Amino acid sequence: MRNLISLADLRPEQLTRIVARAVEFGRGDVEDRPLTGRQVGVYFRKSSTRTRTSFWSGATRLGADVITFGPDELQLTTGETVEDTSRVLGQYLDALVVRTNGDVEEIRRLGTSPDLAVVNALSLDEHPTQAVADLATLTEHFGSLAGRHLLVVGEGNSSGAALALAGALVPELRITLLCPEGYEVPKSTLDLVDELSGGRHQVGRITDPAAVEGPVDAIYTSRWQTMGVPKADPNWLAAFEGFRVDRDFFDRHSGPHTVFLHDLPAVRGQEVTDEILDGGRSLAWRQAHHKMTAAMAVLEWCVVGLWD
Ligand SMILES: NC(=O)OP(=O)(O)O
Repeated sequence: MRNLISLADLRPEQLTRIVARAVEFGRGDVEDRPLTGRQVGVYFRKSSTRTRTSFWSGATRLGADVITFGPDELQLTTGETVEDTSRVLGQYLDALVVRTNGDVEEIRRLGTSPDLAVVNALSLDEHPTQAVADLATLTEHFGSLAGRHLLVVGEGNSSGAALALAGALVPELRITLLCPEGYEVPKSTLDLVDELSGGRHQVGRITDPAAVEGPVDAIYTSRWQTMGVPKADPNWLAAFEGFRVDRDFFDRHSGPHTVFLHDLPAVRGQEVTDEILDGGRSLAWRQAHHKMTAAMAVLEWCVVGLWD
């Protein structure tokens, strides 16, 4: 069993292979059902439309049986330790997909059983399977990530952090993180990008939309109020002025081939306009489909590991 808790744990070729496998699944290539006879648990402590359902659906398509746990359904809520929970669930399940209120380290403690593969389906600091879906969407569209330039605009949230870490493993992809001051991808994540790549990456950080070196190949945004977590500053919206992806923003930074991505859910009219999200350049809905193909690729890699 292998965990996928942070992209920082993967070797570059492992991420590349997982993404390629997600693209294959996107073509409908499921020749056999490699998880037949396997059991997958899906434990979400926070709301989810895409990730929870796509892991359930993807695991089922691969032949697994799935059990879901709501936020209060495990004895963790009554004080059983994370380690004891892992030890017990490892005797019943092959994989546990977890969305938590905590950070990556909490999920790591759940991943201590050698018999249980644990997948991070969103922690406060990283959303690794989202990045797999995002890279699969870009790979499918462009044929390759090499030489492409991805502009990630808005709050430096868990999706942005995962993409930054992906940039450490895929140095041929240029990623510009455009976040308002005070809402950037944490420095600790960017330090990790440097460390993982030995400084050989193309992940850059800017705070001024006028500093974007375009045209870029893809413009990616995300909800500014991630998971409904309130921001400390009641006037936080003022910091995001100029960061909405509307027609003007898109045209300013795009060429004829530029596409739009959004991890969803969207707050229409806030970080993106309807015209862009629903427009002909938007891959957001295909990206949502790749949530499921990414889930399938990740589960296959973690549980049966037919390839490395
Ligand atoms: N993008 C994403 O993680 O969506 P959900 O919160 O609906 O799972």
